[in-house]
Amino acid sequence: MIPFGTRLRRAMDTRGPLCVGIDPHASLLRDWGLNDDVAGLERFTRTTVDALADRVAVLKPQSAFFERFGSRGIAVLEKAVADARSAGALVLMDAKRGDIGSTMAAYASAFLDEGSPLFSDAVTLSPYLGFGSLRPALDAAAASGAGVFVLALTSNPEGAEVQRATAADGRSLAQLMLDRMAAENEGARPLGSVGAVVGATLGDTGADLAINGPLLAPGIGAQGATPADLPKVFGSVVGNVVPSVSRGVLRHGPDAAALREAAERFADEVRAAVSGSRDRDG
Ligand SMILES: O=c1ccn([C@@H]2O[C@H](COP(=O)(O)O)[C@@H](O)[C@H]2O)c(=O)[nH]1
Repeated sequence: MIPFGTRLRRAMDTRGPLCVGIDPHASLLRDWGLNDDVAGLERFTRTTVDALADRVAVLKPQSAFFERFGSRGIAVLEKAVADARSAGALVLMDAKRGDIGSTMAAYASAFLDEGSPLFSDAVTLSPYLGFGSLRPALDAAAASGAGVFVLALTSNPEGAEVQRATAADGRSLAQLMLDRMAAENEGARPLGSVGAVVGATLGDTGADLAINGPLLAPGIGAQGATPADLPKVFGSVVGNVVPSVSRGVLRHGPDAAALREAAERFADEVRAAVSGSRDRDG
């Protein structure tokens, strides 16, 4: 079993680091000429997976947009996960789960047990019930070769009031979480399987992001960040960044070629930003 961090590094090296989010907003369904119903959801999701799963490193379905259709929406999500994985993309389930440990074990079983219909290569988690409450998910991920991405500094402006608050020892809560992630990833090569979520919208965070794990950077496109912002946010660890775009790509659908071109444009901009910062830093 190859750990998620190793598989992700390989995918980033061969396909480029871009993650495209599958976020079937009602407004996007309408723009694509689809109804805001399960048939529209199914068509939107299938088109996106067919267009992109054979080329981008990571596809990130946003669970909320599927959950809103109940069990039939979840069935669409299950098929998307299976189809995307069999076309070679890593699937990051954006579910942002976090709960007391005993309930966390059930979430871990849903997303990180290989036998589960929603088994994904990785899942997003919220650590704000305490990093330790994530232990069942960390253990389940390690057992199945999957990964987790833990919220640290989110792309939305409201996140700061919690994440920048000062813990008892003087660190910010976000830094406390990042340090716990670094401890989980200690010694892992080439990359640990415990990633952090750090918004591309944030500018210089002042945080130590050297967690020896991947850094998911949402906020590019519709939220206003661009690939050119990445070096400022991530500095010397920009090579571990998985930049994530949802609406910025999806608004070009439903034409598959246009979706691919949009993803390719973002990928080119990311390459230029990352290699430019390497040239500058030597
Ligand atoms: O800090 C975070 C964490 C997660 N997200 C999610 O990423 C996408 C962003 O969509 P865009 O259309 O590219 O704005 C969405 O699913 C969010 O829930 C985030 O934006 N920020």
